[in-house]
Amino acid sequence: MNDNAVEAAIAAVRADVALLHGELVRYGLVVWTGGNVSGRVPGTDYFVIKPSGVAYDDLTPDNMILCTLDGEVVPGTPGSERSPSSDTAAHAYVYREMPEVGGVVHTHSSYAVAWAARGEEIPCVITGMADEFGGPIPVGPFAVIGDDSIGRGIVETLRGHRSRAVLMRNHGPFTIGVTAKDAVKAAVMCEDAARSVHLARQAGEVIPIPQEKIDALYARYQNVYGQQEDERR
Ligand SMILES: O=C(CO)[C@@H](O)[C@H](O)COP(=O)(O)O
Repeated sequence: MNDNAVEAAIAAVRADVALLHGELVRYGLVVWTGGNVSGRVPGTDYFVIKPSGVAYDDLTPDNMILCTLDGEVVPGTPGSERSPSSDTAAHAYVYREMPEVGGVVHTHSSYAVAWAARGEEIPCVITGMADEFGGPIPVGPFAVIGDDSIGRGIVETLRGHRSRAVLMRNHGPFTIGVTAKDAVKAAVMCEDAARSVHLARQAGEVIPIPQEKIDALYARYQNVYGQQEDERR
């Protein structure tokens, strides 16, 4: 891509990622400054992520932070005077290891965090999970924040897995998507599933869905549901 095209692509992802942070608030997936969204800049070795610890109300395209796939801030770019998200190394690791991933999201949404605190995967007992995740939502290993440990846990759990969400043990959900919006959708649907299955289990035994039905539901939802122009994985 020529320089103008790269600049335009970066500006588009900055605007998209800044706007998508508002969706985490709208769906009640974060409190205070918890959580983060990033988006890969297509056709480049860059991604955009939020600044660490900045209030959601104050996030704008210009204070998003442009990073290399090594997780380094690109100096002299808008927002580069601030520190990037605490999870930048994790997001960068996912982008390096999973080239099909265009967006990464992390939240502390309550019901998903409760499953993560127990280190228990969410069983696929509702058709909405079969549609969206094609099976259970798995648990990833306990990993401390700050280096690529969390990223390694995300990749080792989700590589080859249908789910776009992973519950990092004792921490919370991380999701991936073909775009940042797709990853935000996975975070919204992960919390919805975590809540519904939690409530069901409180009232009694949940009923597994036969694998062939899960497969059929997943295939229909991924390939038929919605409009033909919708993003497809
Ligand atoms: O999980 C943690 C802290 O334990 C972080 O992911 C926060 O939830 C968001 O941190 P920033 O993106 O604002 O640095």
